[in-house]
Amino acid sequence: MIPLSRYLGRLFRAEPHGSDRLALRAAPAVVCKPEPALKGEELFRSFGTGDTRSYALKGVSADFRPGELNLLMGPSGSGKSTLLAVLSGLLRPDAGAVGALGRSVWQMGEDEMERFRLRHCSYIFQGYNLFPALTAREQLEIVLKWGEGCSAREARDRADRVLGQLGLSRKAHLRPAEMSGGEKQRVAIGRALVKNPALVFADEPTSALDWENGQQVINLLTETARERGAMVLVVTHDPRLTSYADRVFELADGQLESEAAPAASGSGLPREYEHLPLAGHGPRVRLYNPDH
Ligand SMILES: Nc1ncnc2c1ncn2[C@@H]1O[C@H](COP(=O)(O)OP(=O)(O)OP(=O)(O)O)[C@@H](O)[C@H]1O
Repeated sequence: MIPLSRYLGRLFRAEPHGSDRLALRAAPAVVCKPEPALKGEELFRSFGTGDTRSYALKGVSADFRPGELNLLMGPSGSGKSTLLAVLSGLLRPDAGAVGALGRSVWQMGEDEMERFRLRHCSYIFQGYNLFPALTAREQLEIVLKWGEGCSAREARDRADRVLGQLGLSRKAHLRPAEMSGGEKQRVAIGRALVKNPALVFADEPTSALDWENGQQVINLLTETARERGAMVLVVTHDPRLTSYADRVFELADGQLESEAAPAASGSGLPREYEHLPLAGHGPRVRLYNPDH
């Protein structure tokens, strides 16, 4: 962030006019693109060994900016969940680098990584992953008490505020077994967003929901990006979500659709990938929604 005084100083440069007077002259406007909040560089990941080895990521590079909702789409098995896991610090790549909020994710030690994830990242998965014994309110409170050391009072206030925003105030006392699928997903999202994360990762967050509930979820994720400035990355098969997105990235067979072959882009290919045909095709970002 440039301090305001320096920014204004750049915009209006004082310069001598005549011998003893100063005049303000407007400098040419500078349009600043925000730095990426998340950056993947030449990411490779495979599973298994020998004949059963499958290559899930074959040199993927992409930048994701703060304040934007990004979708990651592509056919089943194209590597979407693997890419999300590698970018979010959950799965170590075979090769390549991930930068997040100016830090090099895969060079952190385990404890440092844990703290980084706790402080800055939130995850939303298909299966909700709620604690069966806790009420909706307690699912959110626990994140604040254990993650941020909030007092019981503050945790309750913040949990109730978020449950209210999710339309769940009257369900705060219910346990997961007593909630519908849509309610459980909204609680899971509330739990992810209550700590104001800078990076939000969601894997198929609407797949188990009808469109009414799905819309609520995508609206919340959109608000999280646009109003709170978070980088939100969502893996989805649902084409209805594209109209909400700032950018849509398409994966096909472990490569982003525009990806130049890593070998062609000049960086060394990991040896175990040398035999693969890694040709890029098409534009990388298939859709950019300029209205947002
Ligand atoms: N834990 C694993 N063990 C072995 N192979 C895996 C594992 N996870 C993913 N793969 C393989 O990696 C490839 C990419 O899988 P991934 O789950 O990332 O794809 P996807 O695009 O998210 O698929 P879907 O849309 O069906 O969820 C697939 O061929 C898959 O079989």
